[in-house]
Parts: sequence; C-alpha cells; structure tokens
Amino acid sequence: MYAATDNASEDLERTAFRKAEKKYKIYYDNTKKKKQPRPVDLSEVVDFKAILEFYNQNGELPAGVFIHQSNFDRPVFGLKSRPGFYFIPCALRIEEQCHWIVESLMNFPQPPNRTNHNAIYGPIQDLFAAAKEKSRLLVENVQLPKDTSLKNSSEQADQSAAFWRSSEESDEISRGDKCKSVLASVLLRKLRWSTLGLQFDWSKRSYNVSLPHKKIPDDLCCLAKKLAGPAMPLDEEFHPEAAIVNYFALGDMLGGHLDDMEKDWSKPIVSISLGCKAIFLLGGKSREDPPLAMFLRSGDAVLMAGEARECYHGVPRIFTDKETAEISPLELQLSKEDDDSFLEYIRSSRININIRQVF
Ligand SMILES: O=C(O)CCC(=O)C(=O)O
Ligand SMILES: [Fe+2]
Repeated sequence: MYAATDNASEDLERTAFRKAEKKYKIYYDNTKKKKQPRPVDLSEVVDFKAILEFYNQNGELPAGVFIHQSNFDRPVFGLKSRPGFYFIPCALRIEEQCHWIVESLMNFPQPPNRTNHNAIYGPIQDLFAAAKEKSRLLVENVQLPKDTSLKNSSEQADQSAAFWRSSEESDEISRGDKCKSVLASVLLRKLRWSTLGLQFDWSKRSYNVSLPHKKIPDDLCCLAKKLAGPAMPLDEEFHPEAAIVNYFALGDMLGGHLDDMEKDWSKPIVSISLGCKAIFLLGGKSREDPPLAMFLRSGDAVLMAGEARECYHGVPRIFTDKETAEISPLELQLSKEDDDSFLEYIRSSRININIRQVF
C-alpha cells in the first residue's frame, strides 16, 4: 500500500512488483459526466478458468502450465516457473461459497477473534447485524481515526466495551456527552480483516499464543485439509491452526508481501476466494522479479507451499462491475435467501480466507 505517483524518476526506482501493482491498480479518469475507471490491458493476466475449459475440450495446456497429479476430485494446475504453487479453479460449489460468505460476515469477525477495528474500538459484537439494522456504535473518549484498515493494530483498545444503539438513541446520548458514535455500516465498509484460531499480532508480525482464541471451526478445518491435500508431503496431514479473512471493497488492495511467520514452509497456505473477481500477483523471491498476474474468481482455491512460500504476492485490484465481477451464479443463489444483506454486500466486495498451519 503506497501513494501512487506518476513521476518518471520514481518510476525507475520502482521494483518490478510495484510496477505490476501500479499497472493493475484502479485509477480514475475524470470525465465531464462521471468518474470512470481507467481502462487496463488484461491480455497478460493468466486465466485458469479459460485454461480449464480449453483443456476439457482439447486436452491441451499452455506452455508453462501442467496438471498436478493428486487425489483431488477436480483438476489442480501447477506452474513450471513457480514450484509449490497450485491453482484449483472452481474448487468450491456455489452452495459452499454462500456458506463461507455468511460465516465470514456473521461469525468470523466475532470476539475473541480480532479484526482491524479492535485497536480503536475494542471487541465489537455483531457488526454485520448492526449494519443491517442501521445501528450506531457509541464510543467514549476515542480518537476516531481516518483509516483503520491497515494491518497495524496494537492492543490499546482491547478492553473497552463499545455497544450498539439505534440512530435515535445514540443521537440523544451523544448530545452534550463526550461520546461519539459511528455508523455500523461505515465500520462494515472499513472491515479489512479478521483472524481465526491462533491470533496474529500485526504490530509484532508474529502469532501471539497468549491472546484468547477459539479453535478454527471444524467445518473450515475439514475443508482446508481437503484443499491442502494436493500440496502436502506424502503421508502427512495438514493441521489448520490459524486463518486470516481479508475483506476487499472497490479500490482496496493488498500490497506485495511474504507470509513467513509460520514455522514449516513445506506446509501450504490454503487460500479461498469468494465474491468479486480479483487480480492476484505472484512474484518471485525478490520484489525485482516480474510477477505473474492471474484472475481469482469466487470459488477458486490457491495453494502456496515449499518454494512458493518464499514468493512475494498481493492483490492489486478487485472488479465490482456487473460485467467483470463474474458473480452471477452466486447472486442467483444468494437471492434465494430471505435476507438480501449478504447479496448486497458481496455485489461490491471480495472475501479471501487463507488458512495456515503455524507450528
Ligand atoms: O486475498 C488474497 O487472495 C491473498 C491474501 C494473502 O495473501 C494474505 O492474507 O496473506
Ligand atoms: Fe499472503
């Protein structure tokens, strides 16, 4: 995450990874009528959905792509240039995708799991339900920040008890008092991550085993073990111990990084995409290595194990337009639910769940 500049000399200093981030990141052209996203050349973005379709029809694969032999019930692709990286297009059925979207919004951000809001507001219960009810969070003596999205939370506000009120009630209480109130819908829009299982402390960049936590839910463990299979060393089982759930809205990006805080890099990170389509950049071991761009769609799974654990990666862009988000089947399924708030959320968002074995 960095400030964009068009300065030519700075451009020379950019790493290959940053150049690619800049290429795919959303920029707006201000026309007279309205803000338009600047068109971007997507011709070099690897499309595993198209590769799978072509393979199913013709039995052929593009140069550099191979089918990884495994017991998984769908084709698993590998890249010759990135050992340890695997891509499973459409790994999750639509019903499963809906289930994990609902879990990611209703349950995963619930305390003792932490979110990016903990540092400022303390533990927050029932954020998604509160946003639906247009409630406000009453907070006492807190400096409200401009941006709570960055992965830099300290534990300063962990003990404060913030609570929900209807808009009318909170108007009355905050008048004259030192209280401020924040709309739940604003906090939901600014929800950037939640952590499950062993809690990751972003300020120390390490797992803090002394923080209160619940085990990863059994059904997520089961899914992660199944998905990890193709990337696991023979006769070994994956033990999911921690997960990060990332929430993206239009314009949000995840800058290039390494996930190097887990002990055993032979174990994969299992990463699931839900909602709007995104571009994923997979670089090399240095930020100077030109990254490969690929589309991630709802239901796709990515595994990063072995050497791929040492590769920079990030998400510079999500697509929320009707034509480019590619979530029609998901929308259809979610529209069958009584509650349309999940559909509303996912129409303009992407969720990523990535699951790790820590020790
Ligand atoms: O959103 C994604 O697909 C990648 C997330 C990721 O790399 C991370 O949280 O470490
Ligand atoms: Fe990562």
